[in-house]
Amino acid sequence: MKHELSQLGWDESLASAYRRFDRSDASPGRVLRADRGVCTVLDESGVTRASLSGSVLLGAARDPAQLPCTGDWVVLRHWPDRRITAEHVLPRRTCLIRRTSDKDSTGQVLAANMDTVAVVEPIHPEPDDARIERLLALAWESGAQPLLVLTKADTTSDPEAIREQIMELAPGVPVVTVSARLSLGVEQIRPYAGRGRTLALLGRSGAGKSTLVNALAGTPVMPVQQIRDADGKGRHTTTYRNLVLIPDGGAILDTPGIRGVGLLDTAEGLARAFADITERAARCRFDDCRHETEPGCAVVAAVADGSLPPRRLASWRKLRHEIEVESARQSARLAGAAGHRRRRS
Ligand SMILES: Nc1nc2c(ncn2[C@@H]2O[C@H](COP(=O)(O)OP(=O)(O)OP(=O)(O)O)[C@@H](O)[C@H]2O)c(=O)[nH]1
Ligand SMILES: [Zn+2]
Repeated sequence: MKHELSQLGWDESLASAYRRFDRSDASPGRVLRADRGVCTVLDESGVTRASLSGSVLLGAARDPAQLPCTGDWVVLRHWPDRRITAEHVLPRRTCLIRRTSDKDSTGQVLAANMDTVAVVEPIHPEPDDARIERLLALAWESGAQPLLVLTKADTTSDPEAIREQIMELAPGVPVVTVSARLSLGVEQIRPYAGRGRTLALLGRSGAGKSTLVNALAGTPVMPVQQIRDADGKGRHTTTYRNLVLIPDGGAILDTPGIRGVGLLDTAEGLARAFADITERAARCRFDDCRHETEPGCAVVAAVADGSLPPRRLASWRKLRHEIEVESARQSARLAGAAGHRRRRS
């Protein structure tokens, strides 16, 4: 079976990044699923399983973010004994990183090279404003274009009214309502997973992500694939893939890992997710205004004159606090590591 990688977003710039690794026993492919030490990769000749090369493992030992993850473009090497290894990860354009509270972890890359990150939130039970705001900040932080999808629109009599309220939480982000059950609105999402494009879904368990994937992909999501095993014998499996190909379209990335809520650790995503506050902050008297009790604060003034909902400022403060705590913890960790090295030398 011949696969067209361009359907998955392979383009001139990826081809030029690949060129320096190109050789007769190499091929480019996209990671459909990454497991410990092995990844499932689609290349032009189909789906294969590749183990990680020594240099990939070495790089990952220094920085876990270098491990291949779902959505990565990798360089495969086909060995004479039919082994296949993933030798390099091509530079990522966008990525979602999970910061864990784990002491030594610098963050794990959960998904890469998505064009759009959709925050998926059900209309019923009532959408959780704080979760939407946090996930949108993570979506902005990834570098991809955010989208907000309100699911289960059939469970309420006036989804449009809810959409309008929620739009306030998502400045600059398209907000769509869908009902997979009634097949309403699903077509608005299709272009985001059109040819060459990758859409990632971010949302809590039960938000309706799988239902949406099935609605877009039709069933079966992917035909049973021939897996070329390490021993070279073909074998049929239907392993669950995290990157799902859309017939006549691109791909949807729905990995269990990115479903949960991660920690924010940079101010960049926050600033973009709260563009309504960022814009006003530019007019505060002090550059480093915290929008608390400073004189000449344009943000507090906007709350006072009713043009900014007070809960937006409250959510912004809460998330900023989280980022400050996290970055203080990271600097303490770095300082600790440096001290440790000094003692050893
Ligand atoms: N009424 C209604 N129910 C829906 C709709 N979409 C999904 N559901 C239901 O919501 C429940 C959760 O949907 P899933 O698609 O499994 O949610 P998920 O986000 O994939 O959840 P996890 O797999 O746990 O992450 C299921 O019982 C679905 O049938 C919808 O449009 N309308
Ligand atoms: Zn201010």
